[in-house]
Amino acid sequence: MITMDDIIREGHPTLRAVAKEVPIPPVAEDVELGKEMLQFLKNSQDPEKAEELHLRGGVGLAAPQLDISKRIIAVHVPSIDPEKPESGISTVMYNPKILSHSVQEACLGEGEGCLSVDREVPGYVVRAARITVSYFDAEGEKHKIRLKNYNAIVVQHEIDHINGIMFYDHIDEKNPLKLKDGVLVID
Ligand SMILES: Cc1nc(NNC(=O)[C@H](CC2CCCC2)CN(O)CO)c(F)c(N2CCN3CCOC[C@@H]3C2)n1
Ligand code: NI
Repeated sequence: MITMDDIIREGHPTLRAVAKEVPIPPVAEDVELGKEMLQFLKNSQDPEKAEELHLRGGVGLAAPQLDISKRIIAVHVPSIDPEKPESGISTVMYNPKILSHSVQEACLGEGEGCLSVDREVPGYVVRAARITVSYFDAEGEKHKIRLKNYNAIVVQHEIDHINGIMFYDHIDEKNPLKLKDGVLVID
């Protein structure tokens, strides 16, 4: 079972490496890893389990954060609107790839954090508001999905990790809270 002890922290070189593609269909080891990554996220969002296992809350996780330099990410974003259960996303993506993205940009109003970063880094992380992502699932099936707003932000944060990019790389140091016109602020 994955716990915080398995998550490497900033300064560890694996967080800055470009991760390798995995064979498709994913081998048993990579399927198991994906399941454990998704379970970690679910545990981290369960008050009892998070408390018991001392987990920080997470909606996404990338294999490099476990010192595994493979292009595997997991996302577990609960739907904010109970009427629209499909508005959440819960899946493991193998070799995810952003095929296209909107010109329109967006950011989380509260900025971003990272389970591999043990400090607050204030500032807006401006990303594409909508993305089209292709990925393979645990069975090796290819998917092509369009994501927007919160789901799009989370997946971009995770895909950044498999490319060695940290969220604060996107923050304007001179003026972290500067917002260009037209950037959608997501709360
Ligand atoms: C936005 C948010 N970021 C949380 N943490 N950071 C993370 O997930 C990092 C990845 C996210 C940082 C910004 C975009 C992606 C982890 N990362 O570093 C992976 O690369 C949260 F925990 C969280 N939520 C809201 C939903 N809530 C449902 C109930 O349970 C608690 C949960 C808390 N929202
Ligand atoms: Ni992160």
